[in-house]
Formats: sequence, structure tokens, C-alpha cells
Amino acid sequence: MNLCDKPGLTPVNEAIEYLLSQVTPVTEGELCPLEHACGRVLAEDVISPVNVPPADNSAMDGYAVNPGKLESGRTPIGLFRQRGIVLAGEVFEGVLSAGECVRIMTGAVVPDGAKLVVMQENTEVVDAGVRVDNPESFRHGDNIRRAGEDIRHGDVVLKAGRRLTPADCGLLASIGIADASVVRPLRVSLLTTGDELIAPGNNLPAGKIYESNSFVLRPVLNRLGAEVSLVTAVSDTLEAIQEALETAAADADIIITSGGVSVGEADFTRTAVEALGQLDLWKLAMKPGKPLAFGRIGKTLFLGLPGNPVSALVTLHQVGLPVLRSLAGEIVRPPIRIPAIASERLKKRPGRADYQRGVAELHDAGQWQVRSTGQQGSGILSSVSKANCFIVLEQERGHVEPGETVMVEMFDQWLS
Ligand SMILES: Nc1nc2c(c(=O)[nH]1)N[C@H]1C(S)=C(S)[C@@H](COP(=O)(O)OP(=O)(O)OC[C@H]3O[C@@H](n4cnc5c(N)ncnc54)[C@H](O)[C@@H]3O)O[C@H]1N2
Ligand code: MOO
Repeated sequence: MNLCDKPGLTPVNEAIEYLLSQVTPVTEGELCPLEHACGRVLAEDVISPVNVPPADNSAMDGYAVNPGKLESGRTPIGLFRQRGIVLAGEVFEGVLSAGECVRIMTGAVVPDGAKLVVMQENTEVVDAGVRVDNPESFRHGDNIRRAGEDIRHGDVVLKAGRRLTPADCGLLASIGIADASVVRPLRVSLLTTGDELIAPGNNLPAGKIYESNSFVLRPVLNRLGAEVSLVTAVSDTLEAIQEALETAAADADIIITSGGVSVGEADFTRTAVEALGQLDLWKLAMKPGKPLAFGRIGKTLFLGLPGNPVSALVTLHQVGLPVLRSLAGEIVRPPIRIPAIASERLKKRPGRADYQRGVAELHDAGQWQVRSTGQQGSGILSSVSKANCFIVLEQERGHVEPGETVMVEMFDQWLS
């Protein structure tokens, strides 16, 4: 299927589904020391070689006690003879008989024979031993963390395709793994195109503008853990763009460009891709971002983002990230969107899904409200900088009146 041949604009969800069907995820794995593994994608399932915790241990500082049989009708023992003390990291040698206790610290292995742990605050040391409050309230297992209650030996702890979070890395450490088997980093070639672009720090001649897209796009790619090779301000000629794309295709998994995908006299990106490879998709029913293009040059995927700064950012976030995540071997999940009440009118014409930039706040009654960050033109980058969310308006929706419900997508770590 080639969505370029389809008349009209391709709806965003259809486009994402199609693009994901075109991705062959990178599978080459490598070992990564756990201290550097956060944010990397697991290459294989992780199966626990141990129980966590490895042994029954105390959840409290107090006394591990053997109160005898805890049957109804019997009064449990309330005074215990202390046999010793056990600290975290130690093992008490011996078995507690009914009426005996051991002083125990949080995390220490529960001695054999102990049925429960009594918090220190509920005990009193007396001449005859250790007296406990309310022995009739005892339950077997009180304040004992059971061996394997977090993870059992043989459990699948994390699945291949998981992007490791700090908690995941802690989990891997807790089962003794020092190196995680992860997918190698993606190689992304990022090209910004345009003769009008000048690097920040230089004087700005008449007619030129400062290049800003690379400063928006590269950090997102870096946060994804990609190895990014960047060429800025590729000249607006077919030859220059073709040459840059050819070089990029030689060793990148994906080429991401900004600019030159529209219909202007100096928009050569699509023509260059068609000359070197194939173009599969152009023009989405989204605002901003309509001229987004997708294809491939040899085995290298191509994603052509529109040049307008907001369009480049929105398309990378909404369409590029699912593709990049999938290419990186990650299991792709749909974005989390929540309903919010529009606190003001939002202008919108039917025909394209709109990703307006807004500020969402949780109000007293537990209701999210959202307002626009103001001008929404695709050159108004400050509309994103001021925002904390996208207001996602469905393709066929018209203007939104105050009080209507809209869906918002809070900025995640890729945008904040
Ligand atoms: N006749 C039509 N004209 C345009 C259409 C259309 O459908 N018909 N679509 C518009 C839309 S929507 C967009 S989005 C833009 C996309 O155009 P390009 O991808 O070809 O982008 P450029 O023309 O190269 O640049 C657009 C705009 O963005 C500025 N720019 C580009 N790169 C950068 C950068 N790296 N840093 C900062 N700013 C950048 C550039 O100077 C232009 O102002 O086309 C519309 N036109
Ligand atoms: O789609 Mo363009 O990105 O509206 O400006």
C-alpha cells in the first residue's frame, strides 16, 4: 500500500498505523551496565534467578516472637524470654520455642520458630523478659515480609521491549543483574534544510532567520537514547539535499529532515527521496503538520517533518515518536489523554485533527480545565514553550465553545 496515491489527507491514526507496519525494529542487542541502563530498551525478557526478598524478614524494629499456638479460646503468651538479637544482614542460629523471642531489626531474617514480629512500640522490657501489648491481637505473619513476595524465582520480571525506568533498574538490581541486555541505540540522521537558516551566535543578515528546529528535535532524540548525527541548514537545491540524504542513508536507521516538504519552488526534500528511494506517505489530516512525508532510502526509513517550528515539533512528537520507539524495539503504547473542560473558545475548522497548545489545571472539584496559550500559528514556538499540554481536537470537530469537553495530552518527558 502506498498512501501517497490516496486522494485527500490521511487521518493521523491511519497514518501512524501504516507507519508502524513499515517498521522493522532493531533487534541487535548489547550488554549495558545497570547504572547506565535507565531509558534503554530491553532486548529480551528478564527471568528472575532468585526470590525477592530472598528470605522471610522483619518489616519493623521490634521482637520476633513464638506465642505458641494461636487458637481461639487460648490466651496467647504475653511475656517472652529474649534469646538474643538479630540485625539486618545476620541470621539467628537456633529455633524459637513457644514463649521465646529475639530482638530483631527491620530487614533482618526472621528466626526459625518465630510466628510474627511485634513492633518495639508495643513492647516493654521487664525483669522477667519482654512483655507485649494485646497478645490476643496477634496474627501469624504480622510484620513479616515473606520470601518471594515481591518477585518469585522464575518470574518474568520485565518483558523485551520495555524502556527501563528508574524503578525497573532497581528491580533488576534487586534480582542481582549487573548488566542489562538492551537494544543497541538507534542511529538517527537529523537534517535541517533551508538557505535562510543561520546558526545562533552569528549576525543575522537581511532575509535570514536563526535555525531553531535542530534545538527542538535533537534533545527529543537524545532523550530517546539515539545516536544523532546532525547536519543543519542543508542548502535548498535538489543536489545538496540528495547528497545529504545519500550520506545519511549510508549509516542511519532513520533519517529525519525538517523543511522542504511543501509545494514551494525550493521544496526539494520529497523529490530527492523519490530519486533515491521511495515516498510512501505525504500529507496528513493534522494541524500543524499537514505536509509530513514518509518513505525509505534503501533500508533506511525517512521521515520528513515540515519546516515550521511548531509543525516540526508536533509531528515529531505525535507521529515520529511512535515510529522511533517501534524502530528502537520498544512496545508502543497509545498516548494518555484525559478529558478537560475548555475555559475559553478554541477556534477550529473541521478537516484536520488539531494539536493546539494549552495550559491544563486541576480545579478543586477534581475537574481538569484547559485554556489556550494564545496564538496557534505553526511559526509561534512560544505557544509550546508556554504550554503544559496538547489540546487534541478531533479531525471533524469545529470550534470549541467554553464549557465543552476536549481531550488533553499532558507534556511528558519528551517535551518538558
Ligand atoms: N501553497 C502552499 N503552501 C504551503 C502549504 C500548502 O499546503 N500549500 N503548507 C504550509 C504548511 S502547513 C507548512 S507546515 C509549511 C511546510 O513547509 P516546508 O516543510 O516546505 O518547510 P519550509 O518551507 O522549508 O519552512 C517553513 C517555515 O519554517 C521555517 N523553518 C524551516 N526550517 C527551520 C529551522 N530549522 N529552524 C527555524 N525555522 C525553520 C522556514 O523559514 C519557513 O518559514 O508549508 C506551508 N506552505
Ligand atoms: O501544517 Mo502546517 O504545519 O499547518 O503549518
